[in-house]
Amino acid sequence: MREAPSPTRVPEWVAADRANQPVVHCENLSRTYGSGSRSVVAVHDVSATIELGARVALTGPSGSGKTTLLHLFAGLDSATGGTIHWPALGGHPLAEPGRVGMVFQGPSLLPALSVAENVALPLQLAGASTKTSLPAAMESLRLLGISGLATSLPEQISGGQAQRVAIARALVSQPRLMLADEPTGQLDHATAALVLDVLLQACDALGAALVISTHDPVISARLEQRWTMSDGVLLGNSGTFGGAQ
Ligand SMILES: Nc1ncnc2c1ncn2[C@@H]1O[C@H](COP(=O)(O)OP(=O)(O)OP(=O)(O)O)[C@@H](O)[C@H]1O
Repeated sequence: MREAPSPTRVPEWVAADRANQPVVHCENLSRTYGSGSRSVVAVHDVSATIELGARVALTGPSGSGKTTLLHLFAGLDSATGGTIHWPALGGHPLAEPGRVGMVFQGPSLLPALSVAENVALPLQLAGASTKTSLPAAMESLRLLGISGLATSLPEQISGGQAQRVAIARALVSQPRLMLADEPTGQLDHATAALVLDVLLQACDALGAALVISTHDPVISARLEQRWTMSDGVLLGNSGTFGGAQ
């Protein structure tokens, strides 16, 4: 029988931090790969603000720039044009490690580490001890309904389970900006709905912004804002995408 996800506890610092602060703000953001005649403009002239509490679905055809934009929002990639900053994160994600949670497209677990160790990793990289990071990892696995996988190695679990572990890892440090690149692409409809429930519930409790890239209309219909990318351009009026708090 499927293990039911448990309700998220609201951390104490959240209540004081619920204002509609911009978590990421960019102006005329661009990312071009390569140079000269072989260059590819993956993101072109994107201006937008995402506030704490926002719920955004990022849609668009394959190759339209969704992954590139998410990586720019995460601070994992550098823009080749325009500006980006993270007002609610001390200016840049690295100023407060762990305040951005990222679920990558495709497998991203370290094969030599157990599921629980993979989930604890972001906390340990930010300086937490095993004594505090492993219980937090277990709590995060419990939220996703997969605490029974804690001691498994990535090679022993299914692709869908691995995706849920990746989501548990992204939630473990209680991010204020949660970015998920097609997090439900490998999941059946029931599991996809459950995973989205957990993401929404966790981001509600954390007061975090959530941006999900998805090709699934059922997923995007459940988010308040829908952005569409086409050839690197964010269609419609760029602007503020905030949470209703
Ligand atoms: N590292 C890279 N080097 C060169 N070109 C790249 C690189 N990463 C992405 N691109 C190109 O940038 C464009 C946007 O790619 P991106 O992965 O952001 O699109 P996407 O909308 O996320 O696609 P998908 O839905 O298939 O994941 C594509 O033309 C892609 O080939």
